[in-house]
Amino acid sequence: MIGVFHADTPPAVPTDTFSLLVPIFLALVSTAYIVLSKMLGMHHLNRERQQSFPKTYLDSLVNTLDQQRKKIANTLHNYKIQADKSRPPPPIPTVSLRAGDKTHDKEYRENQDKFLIRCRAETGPVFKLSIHRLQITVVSDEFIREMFLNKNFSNVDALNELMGVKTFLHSLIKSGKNHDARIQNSIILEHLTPDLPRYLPEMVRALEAALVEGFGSNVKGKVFESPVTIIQDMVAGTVFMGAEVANNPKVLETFVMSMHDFAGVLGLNDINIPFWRRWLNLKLNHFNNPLKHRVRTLAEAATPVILERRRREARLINEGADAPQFIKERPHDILQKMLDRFDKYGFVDLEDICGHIMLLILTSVHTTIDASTAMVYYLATYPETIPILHREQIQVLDAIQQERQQERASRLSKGLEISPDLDPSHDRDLTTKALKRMAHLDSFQREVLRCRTEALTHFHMARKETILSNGMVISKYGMMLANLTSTHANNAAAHGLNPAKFQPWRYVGTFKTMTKVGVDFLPFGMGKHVCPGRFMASQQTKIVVSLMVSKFEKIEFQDPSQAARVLRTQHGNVASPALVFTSRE
Ligand code: HEM
Repeated sequence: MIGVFHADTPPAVPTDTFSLLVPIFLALVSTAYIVLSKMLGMHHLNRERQQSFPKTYLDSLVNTLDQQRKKIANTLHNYKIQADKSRPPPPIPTVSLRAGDKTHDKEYRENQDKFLIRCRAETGPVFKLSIHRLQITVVSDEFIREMFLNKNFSNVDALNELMGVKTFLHSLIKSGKNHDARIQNSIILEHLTPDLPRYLPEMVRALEAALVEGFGSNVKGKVFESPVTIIQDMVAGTVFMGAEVANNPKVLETFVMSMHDFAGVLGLNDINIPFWRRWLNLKLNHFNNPLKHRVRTLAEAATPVILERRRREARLINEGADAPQFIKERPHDILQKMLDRFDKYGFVDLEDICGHIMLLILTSVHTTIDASTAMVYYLATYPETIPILHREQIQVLDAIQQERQQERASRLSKGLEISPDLDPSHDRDLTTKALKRMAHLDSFQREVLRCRTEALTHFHMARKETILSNGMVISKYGMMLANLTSTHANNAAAHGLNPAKFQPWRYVGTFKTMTKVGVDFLPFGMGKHVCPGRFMASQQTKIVVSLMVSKFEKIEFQDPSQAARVLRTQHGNVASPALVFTSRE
């Protein structure tokens, strides 16, 4: 039966194919009618409008067709939902508990992949687990894409529900509290990523200085009890606040300690803290947020630097500097870019800007330190990778040096000047161009992230009751997790032979780079909220690994039995076992 539906009466559910086809047919007829009437109407157009026919009318026809196409798609979708509603939804199966276990935590922690392969085989791609003190729906394979792409499932809402993160973080800023304002994303995408090649020399300088200071320049079998503490000094960012501010020891300490404070408040270091307790921690700390104090330190350190920058600008204007010189002389760090766009982003004051920088630090510094440290542990576990990565680096730098020499010779032969960017002292610099050519390095990094990312990750919460494409229903506030074993470790179609094994060069010669996300590679998430900082993360971790393999001939575990603990992330696992370093001759 087809009816004219009243706004508040539910449409009757078509029960046969014919009734399903009728609305589609009607939509097609109405499209044809609109298209035809537009074409016929053309005969009455005046001369001027006839001349503009091609663009205006084609645009309008395309729009009309597009609207009708959407109507058809919606009609189909609504009928499908209505039709499906007449049948009870298939229940989401719960995975059986291992004999003697009360929850799935222990079995998961013992061997993440083995456990999830068992779950998938027992129940199919969507199943329920009793884990992390919650009843959680786990989605595998292509259902992971649905979880990321359906806007009813929200990662931020899940983290907020579990830990109250939003309220806590919002107490650090005064503007842009609406998550949809996406100020961090905009800053990263518009001002950070495009300028990465420009930031690179400063990053390399800072990372190298921290490495030499932390590890020493000529070490032979020297033990470092907690290498992560040195790596964290290497990674902390000059990019955000510029060298003048970031070199202030108080600021450096703020960068590193902020993450420590945050982890402390969240209770990330203790796996046994239940989520409701973390939530309470954050709610209580919202009023007395220790990070507020850190934000104030950043603002205090930035104030004299900003005043000096203003004075320098005034001097340049007085001296009659032209626009290109003025732009060239200005600092390019994120702090300056935020100051320049104060009104665009609706910032309130310097403390507010520093609050936003603190949010960038929280999302970027810890993740990058964590990934860089993991890469150093993989070098130690697979020592055969070190000479290969080192050889690649030398070959790439040799080739670039040769190209620059040829370029200089060519310019000289034409009687042209040699520009400063061809200065021979920079021939062997680690530049963006050089890093891009290191295909083995990129493959190594992608493989480390694939193999080490926790198998159950990316919490999402249903904002309202939502039906998956297999008809299963995720109820409102239902919690979900992605089963990455199904797409990372147990997915030969995407990763080739032996996907469960660490094979560092598996992506050499493919288009799958470290920053290329997809359902088969999810360390950075995917969809609307995919990590916008992954390009910077890739650049920073590449510098760290490049410096490591060029400075050290050997990186070894002091106690090799510790390796397994650090090769796979596990919620609450903050192990940083000792490493032994030996410099190159
Ligand atoms: C290896 C290092 C990093 C890893 C593994 C990582 C991972 C992630 C993940 C899993 C998400 C959530 C994605 C989703 O919900 O779909 C995310 C979001 C985000 N990341 Fe990263 N990240 C890293 C580095 C960085 C860096 C360096 C920055 C900043 C420069 C950054 C800024 C952000 C921001 C702002 C978001 C929120 C995006 C949104 O909600 O729209 N991340 N990151």
